[in-house]
Amino acid sequence: MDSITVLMTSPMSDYLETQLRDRFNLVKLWTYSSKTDFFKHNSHSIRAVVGNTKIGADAELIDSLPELEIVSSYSVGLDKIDLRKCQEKGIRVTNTPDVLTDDVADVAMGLMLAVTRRVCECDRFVRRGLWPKGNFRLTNKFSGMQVGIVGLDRIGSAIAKRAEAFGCPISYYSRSEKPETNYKYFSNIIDLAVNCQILVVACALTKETHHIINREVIDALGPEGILINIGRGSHIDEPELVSALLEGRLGGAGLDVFENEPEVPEQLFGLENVVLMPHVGSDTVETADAMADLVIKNLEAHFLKKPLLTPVV
Ligand SMILES: O=CC(=O)O
Repeated sequence: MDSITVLMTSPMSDYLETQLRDRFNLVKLWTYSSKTDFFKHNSHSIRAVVGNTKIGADAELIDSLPELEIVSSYSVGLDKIDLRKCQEKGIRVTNTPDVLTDDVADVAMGLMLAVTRRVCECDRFVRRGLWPKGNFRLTNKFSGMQVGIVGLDRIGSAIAKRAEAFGCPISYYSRSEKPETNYKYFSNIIDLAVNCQILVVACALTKETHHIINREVIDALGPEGILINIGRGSHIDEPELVSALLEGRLGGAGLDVFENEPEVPEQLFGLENVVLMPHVGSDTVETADAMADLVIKNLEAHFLKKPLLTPVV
């Protein structure tokens, strides 16, 4: 397959890069000095794009690659891909579901525990040599807290399962009720926020879920409530979140994702009730390799005219 040109849009994993280079003619977008330079040399040869959560395949990229047949995303999220355009042009799209579910759900649990039990603040307390001067103050019990989940698909369900093991009553909001679970369903996200202590955002980012966490939801969660986001930054109206935290209208937050990554609002840096992570939910060695393998297998299946493993379009 080394006559097939595949574009990687940004650095992802060394393993993926090596695997792609071994099989295809690999072109790396970030090695070009400008878009013009890149398009001048590659527009008519690229048949596949491997994108990720930073750079996927937007309308401009798709329209500039007339030979494009498939976008194989190194992510489960599809928000950086113009799916409608792919559909219109008959371009196939795949992603990496399932293999990263456990890791992302684990991070959600880590954030819940870190915020309620102040794990990062405790760490700073010890490192700063404050312990000999007095004990750390009491924190809040996580086990048994009411956990509300926004989006009960693969990742949301994995979070629910884990939180259940901590004795947490689970409720959720999603487009439709899931009759296969016993969790309490709310058809309105405000009602969910009013009725839980920790609200976890675990849905896909779409036009409908953009800023699904707005001022009203934050205020419904309230000054004792905790917001966890392992979805996408744009699920939350970030300036509203920052002012709620600064004004004490929200109890705390655990965030793995931000609206303008890698930029994080500096006002959050001084808040001890906030735990910040650099969008690493699925970033383990094991899962990175599994995601890379899935990207490669989808590309190979496509070019061998076999069924795709994880088709989206
Ligand atoms: O955020 C991670 C992903 O979409 O895979």
